[in-house]
Amino acid sequence: MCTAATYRSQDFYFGRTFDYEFNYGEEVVVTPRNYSFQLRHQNALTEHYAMIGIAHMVGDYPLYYDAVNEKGLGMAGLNFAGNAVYRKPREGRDNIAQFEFIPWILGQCATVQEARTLLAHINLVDTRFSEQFPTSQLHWILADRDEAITIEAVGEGLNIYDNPVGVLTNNPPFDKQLFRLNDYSYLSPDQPVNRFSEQLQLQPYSRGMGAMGLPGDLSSASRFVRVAFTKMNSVSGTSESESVSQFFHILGSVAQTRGCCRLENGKYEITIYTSCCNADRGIYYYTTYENHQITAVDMYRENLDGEIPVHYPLVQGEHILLQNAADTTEEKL
Ligand SMILES: C[C@H](CCC(=O)NCCS(=O)(=O)O)[C@H]1CC[C@H]2[C@@H]3[C@H](O)C[C@@H]4C[C@H](O)CC[C@]4(C)[C@H]3C[C@H](O)[C@]12C
Repeated sequence: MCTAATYRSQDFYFGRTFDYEFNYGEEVVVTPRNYSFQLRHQNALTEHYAMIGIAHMVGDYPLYYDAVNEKGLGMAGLNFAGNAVYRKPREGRDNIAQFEFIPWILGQCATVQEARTLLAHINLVDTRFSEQFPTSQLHWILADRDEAITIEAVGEGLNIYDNPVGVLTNNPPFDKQLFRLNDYSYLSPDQPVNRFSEQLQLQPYSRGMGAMGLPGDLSSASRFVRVAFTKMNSVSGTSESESVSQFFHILGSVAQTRGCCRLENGKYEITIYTSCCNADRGIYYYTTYENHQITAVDMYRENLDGEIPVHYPLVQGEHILLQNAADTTEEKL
């Protein structure tokens, strides 16, 4: 399971949790404008917008899971198992393999509105990157500071939904996720008033009772409601540190702890990384399951006119500040 979300304070933020039972050795990758993205069915993308995100590198080719480009447009792929349907290449269309979709859009579009034009011509195809990798069954959230959409390639074609909550999880399809929010319209950050019966003296006996009924389980449908409620009611200061901190709290509401989601193979799904990218400033912040210290990579500290992606392995291991250490140098615990 994974969850993606957008957030706006002074700047625009875009991020996700990456929940899975194993990792592919993903890294933070900055792809500069002149890296030549070789495409299977189209001409290579040679000059494009620079982007930063998390990808699995195969040689110098970044297989992006999520990224933000230099124009502040963000895109993330999340599992859509059993529902994603990709087609065979077709004459007269832009035939884009699933693993090329993020660079295809982020390389060329500055806004969601511009992406809508490209999406009208696209045919997402099932061409595999290599024998080593299965074709991932994904759906995507695409967002800028003004709007978000969800893109789902299904049996009947490409569905593009307006995403007014700026949130995406996994199954079921997005229209059903959104509709289910109707069931929770009574939830509130305020204390409830007694509407049960005038004949009874009912009173809140704890803070937070306005959100009683907010689903707490780890299913993607429940995470959708939970993160939507958390995000839509979120209040933060506008500084960078307040916004980033708040964003990690929003996604923290759906974090997966090892042991709580056991799979048939006996493994556990956990939140491998959580990201928050300041889309306006090109700074990609992340934490990992075992490293709660926020680490950042700033796209603008790289040569964005270069030709080769620059990649940074995720920093792992907790960094604990021993507050009463004998001297000011960091003492490892
Ligand atoms: C498994 C990841 C999605 C995580 C997620 O949504 N988990 C929820 C699981 S579930 O619903 O609860 O079952 C997806 C997101 C991006 C995917 C990767 C990217 O699409 C890039 C390449 C694409 C290649 O085709 C396959 C390898 C791969 C490197 C993909 C592996 C895997 O499918 C990833 C890493």
